[in-house]
Amino acid sequence: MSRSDDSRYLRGGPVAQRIIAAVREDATIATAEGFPPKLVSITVGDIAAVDVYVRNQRAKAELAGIGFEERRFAADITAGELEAAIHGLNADPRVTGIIIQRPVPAHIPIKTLQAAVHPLKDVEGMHPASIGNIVYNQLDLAPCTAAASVELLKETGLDLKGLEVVVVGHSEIVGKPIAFLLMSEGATVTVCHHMTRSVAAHARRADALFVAVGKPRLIKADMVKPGACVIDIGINAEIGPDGESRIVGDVDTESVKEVASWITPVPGGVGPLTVAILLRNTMVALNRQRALYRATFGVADTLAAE
Ligand SMILES: NC(=O)C1=CN([C@@H]2O[C@H](COP(=O)(O)OP(=O)(O)OC[C@H]3O[C@@H](n4cnc5c(N)ncnc54)[C@H](OP(=O)(O)O)[C@@H]3O)[C@@H](O)[C@H]2O)C=CC1
Ligand SMILES: Nc1nc(=O)c2c([nH]1)NC[C@@H]1CN(c3ccc(C(=O)N[C@@H](CCC(=O)O)C(=O)O)cc3)C=[N+]21
Repeated sequence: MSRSDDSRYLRGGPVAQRIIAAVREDATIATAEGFPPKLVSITVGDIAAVDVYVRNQRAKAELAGIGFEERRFAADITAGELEAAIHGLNADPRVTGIIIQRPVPAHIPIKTLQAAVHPLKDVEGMHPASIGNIVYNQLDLAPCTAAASVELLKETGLDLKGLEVVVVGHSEIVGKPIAFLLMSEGATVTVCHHMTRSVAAHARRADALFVAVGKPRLIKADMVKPGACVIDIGINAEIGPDGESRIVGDVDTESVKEVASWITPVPGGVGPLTVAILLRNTMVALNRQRALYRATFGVADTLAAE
């Protein structure tokens, strides 16, 4: 069966298109009202998975009517210089969203950078004050990949209440937020990581299996429950049989799709939806900034009109 007509593939593209169309409407109105959204991406060094992401951010931001600028820094930049650059973006009213691409070189403390982004411009929800929201079930701006992964599970129509879900990988940007989002939806969540005694034993019990590790073909068919939904979040660059560079996930898709009822392809699964949700988050952040303007200056406007 060819990829395009295999209904087991849970594709991100159609959902992403719907979201981007809605974002475009919001962005057009905001721009007409004098609040043009503008996203700035900060990249430090050269990482293949980041390059793919930034390329797609630029393309989809343009489609959505959101300004986009990439600031690229050399891998030997100091943490202080980066923080200063972020403070500059915080203070610039033309910049309405900031995303720091991960990973950053080992000498840069990523948490310090994420905490330097003003929470109102934090379009990924990675500031400590923002990430706490998902613990409190406030889900309107969540880390993009986690939100994209959960949204694709919902596309299956499965009832998340009481669903047995296993998440493999517990990074703060993907695995942990997925677990919190799913708990908010009523799922029963098990989180595995490199110290888990048998990932396979847990994975085989899952009605829905999320994999975010960064290891090609980590999940094989014998680790998947028949009929399960498998969400493959990995984005790994490798050289294919034709000698060309290609992107593969963390799941051995060819074998797993014979066992699973749904599987997200890589490319074409979680990735495109992640980009769309980043743009949606950019509008959520912009609207919060507008609310602050209204709260601060709105009364004076009324007085001036009297
Ligand atoms: N599609 C998308 O939109 C996105 C894709 N990605 C991709 O997802 C993957 C994961 O990204 P990210 O979470 O940032 O990566 P990290 O490297 O930060 O985290 C990887 C996680 O996998 C765990 N792990 C490592 N080895 C094993 C193992 N053998 N069995 C079980 N768990 C293991 C690690 O556990 P421990 O910490 O205990 O070692 C860690 O929690 C990458 O391929 C990345 O490119 C990332 C973001 C967005
Ligand atoms: N702070 C931060 N947040 C992230 O979410 C983050 C990050 N850093 N660093 C890098 C990884 C990787 N990542 C991707 C997202 C989308 C695609 C994507 O659009 N993929 C498409 C296109 C593939 C292609 O064009 O070849 C697809 O899978 O179909 C890829 C990779 C986000 N990440």
